[in-house]
Amino acid sequence: MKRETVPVRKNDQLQVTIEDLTHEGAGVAKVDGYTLFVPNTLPGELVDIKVIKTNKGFGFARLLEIKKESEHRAEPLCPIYHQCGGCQIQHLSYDAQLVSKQKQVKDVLERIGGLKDVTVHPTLGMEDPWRYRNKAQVPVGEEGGLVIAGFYQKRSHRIINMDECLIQHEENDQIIRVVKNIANKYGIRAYDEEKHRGTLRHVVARKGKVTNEVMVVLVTRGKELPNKKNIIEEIQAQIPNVKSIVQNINPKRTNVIFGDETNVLWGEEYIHDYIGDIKFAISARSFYQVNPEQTKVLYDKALEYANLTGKETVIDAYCGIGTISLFLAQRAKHVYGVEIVPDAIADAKRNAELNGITNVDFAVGEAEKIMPWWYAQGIRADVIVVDPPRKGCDAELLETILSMKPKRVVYVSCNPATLARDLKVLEEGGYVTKKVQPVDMFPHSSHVESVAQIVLEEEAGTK
Ligand SMILES: C[S@@+](CC[C@H](N)C(=O)[O-])C[C@H]1O[C@@H](n2cnc3c(N)ncnc32)[C@H](O)[C@@H]1O
Repeated sequence: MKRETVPVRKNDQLQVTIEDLTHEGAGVAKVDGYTLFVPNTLPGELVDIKVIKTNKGFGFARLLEIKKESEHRAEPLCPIYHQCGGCQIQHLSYDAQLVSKQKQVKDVLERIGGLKDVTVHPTLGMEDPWRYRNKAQVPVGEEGGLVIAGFYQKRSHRIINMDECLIQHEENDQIIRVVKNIANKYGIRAYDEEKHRGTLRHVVARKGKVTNEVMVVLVTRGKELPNKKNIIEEIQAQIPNVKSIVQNINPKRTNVIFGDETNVLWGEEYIHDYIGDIKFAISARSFYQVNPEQTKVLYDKALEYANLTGKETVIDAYCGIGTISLFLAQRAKHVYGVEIVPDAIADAKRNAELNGITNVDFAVGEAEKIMPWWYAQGIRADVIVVDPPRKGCDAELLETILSMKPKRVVYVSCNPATLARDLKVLEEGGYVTKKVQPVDMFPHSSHVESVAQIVLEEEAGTK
């Protein structure tokens, strides 16, 4: 039997050329066919590295010095980029990020899905790829007797104080600073996760970018919040557009941010925002897309790929709060949405009502169980839209699609690898993938979202 040998050892220093970028944003080098992952490097760069860990099939190395720099290397704008870990590819110019995401989707579709000829369009990016996030949630700690808030240092639970995050809306940064100052002024102690003592665990800030409404959530260990009245007055005075101040109580020893109990301290339970013409009510714990501008780009593309005339019955599987369903409902005869989280379906129904949209039905349950049940009830979809979590579609759900035989399937994916795996199943079942459009929902991170149009073989000649 052939023995696999690892050609490098821990602490070896060597010079390599970076050949590729992983989907997590690390450079890839090969030494005698052995793969080394080197963070903070870019394809084409000649670099000196030090090996820090070797496994059987691959290893990790640290960058020592760049000998020849990539023309696409950019100076990260964020001063804490290397400590934070929230962004992975700020050191790559934005144009090159978009090209790299397109290549990543194309490569994975070929490698995992065997889809050699499918058209993968250039990634749709943002004109201004900074300050795009509408929600911040930061842990609170103490340093030198003062309350701090920021992010966990990479691979640790040590909180690094942060004044601003350049992918975050400025106003959310402002809210975090204001709450820190108020906590220090009124002696509110930060939660200490080791001793399970103290009060303030997290601050969550949410902003409706179109409506300009703001929500401040204080996550505390217990019900008690000393100086509540002063805290409310100070937040109102310093954040004039605040519409909602909420306390969430999380008494558990856990990394999960929210507890089960949420109380409005002042103002409304919800703030509102729009994606396109559709209005959404957002509560402290509601899911809502963090980059609504690019969500509109993604869902417009999904709508274009659904190619609706107003006569179609559409199923939106994994529908969440019904964002895509409500988009589709404007152009379809009827939309059925299914989602596993009951609170999300409650939000979906509320949002349908808020917008006066009546041609939608939402069901709570596993899409792979509800869809065969709908099928048995005689419901036939002309178009099926799926937007599954990272693990992709359940096999049973793909089988139901193949039995229902919709004319078109629109697949919205946050993981090109599972997209490729599922497209292969659909292609083997008589469908053709016509086109795939990557959309950059999270600039400077390695995430890539795509939407694919898949049509029945006999429909493949049509739009
Ligand atoms: C990528 S999100 C889709 C978001 C949605 N398009 C929206 O705009 O809110 C995936 C959703 O699938 C849901 N989900 C996960 N497994 C599911 C299953 N087996 N059946 C139905 N929904 C599921 C998750 O709760 C999550 O809301």
